[in-house]
Amino acid sequence: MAELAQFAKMNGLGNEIIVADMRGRADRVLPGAAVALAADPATRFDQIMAVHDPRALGTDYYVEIINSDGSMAQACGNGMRCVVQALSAETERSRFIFETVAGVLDAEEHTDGLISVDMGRPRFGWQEIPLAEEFRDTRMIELQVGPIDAPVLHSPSVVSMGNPHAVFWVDGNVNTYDLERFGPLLEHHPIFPERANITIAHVTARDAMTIRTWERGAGLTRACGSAACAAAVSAARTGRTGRQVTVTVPGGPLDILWREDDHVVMTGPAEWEFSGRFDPATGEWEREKEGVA
Ligand SMILES: N[C@@H](CCC[C@H](N)C(=O)O)C(=O)O
Repeated sequence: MAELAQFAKMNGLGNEIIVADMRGRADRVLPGAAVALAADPATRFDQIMAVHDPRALGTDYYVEIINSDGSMAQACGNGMRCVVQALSAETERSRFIFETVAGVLDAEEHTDGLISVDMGRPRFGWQEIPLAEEFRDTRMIELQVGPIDAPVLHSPSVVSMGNPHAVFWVDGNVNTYDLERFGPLLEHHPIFPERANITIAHVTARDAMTIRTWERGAGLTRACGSAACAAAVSAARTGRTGRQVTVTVPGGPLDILWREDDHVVMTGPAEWEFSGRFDPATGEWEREKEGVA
C-alpha cells in the first residue's frame, strides 16, 4: 500500500465531498480509487477535492476535482467551500486563492462561518460551453425530452461556469419531474460533447428560485453550487430575476450574486463529518482514530 493521504469527509448543503490532502506528494487520486471510495457507503461522495501544492505564482493551492464516476470536473462550488473550511481550521486563515483547471478563484470564510467563493465569469458562447453545434443565442436552445408534441422538459438556457450546465425552466414544483430518468439522457445528449450538468429550475420571486440538479459524473445530488450559479445567471440573463438571488437546492439555500464585474459569487455553509486516511491509488481507507491528530 502506498503512503496514505489524509482526507476529511464533508458536505456542502448535502453535496457529499471528500477533501483529500495531496500536499507534499507527487501522486494523484486515481479514477479507480475514486470509484472505489464512492462505492463504499461510508465514504460515498459526489466529488473529491484533491488539494495539491500550488503550481502557479500567487496562488495558495492547486485543486483537482474528481466526480464519483472517476471523471474530472472543472468547477465545484460546494466542494470549494468544504476546502476553505478544512484549510481555515488548519491554518487559521480565512482567505485563499486557488488554482483549478478552470482558472484562479478566491474564497473567503466569514465570521458567521459562511463561505463565499468567487466562481469566476460565466461563459455563454456555444463553443465555450461546449455545444456540438452553433447556437447564436444560448439563453434558450432547441432541446427537449418527452413526447415531441408535449415535451416534459424543453428549451434550456445553457452556460459554462467552468463546467457545462443546462437549465430547464419549469412553472411548478421541481420535485414532480423525474430527473433520475431524464437526467442521464440529457447529460449524455449528443448536443453536449463533454456531457453536461442538468438542472430543473422554478423561479419563485425576482430574487428567489428552487432547483434540482442531475450532476455530470455524479448523478442526483442534494446540492450543486455551480448549477446554482448557472441557474442564477441564466435567470438574470433571461429577465426572470435580478442579479442577486437565493437559490434553494434540496439541501438548503445558497446566495448567489452576479456582480457588475461579471464574476459570480456563491455564499453558503460547509460541514465536517469525519476524517481518515486513504490510498490514492486504490481507494483503500481507514477512519481516523478519535484523539489522534
Ligand atoms: N457539485 C459541484 C459540481 C461538480 C462538478 C460536476 N459534476 C461536473 O462534472 O461538472 C458543485 O457544487 O458545483
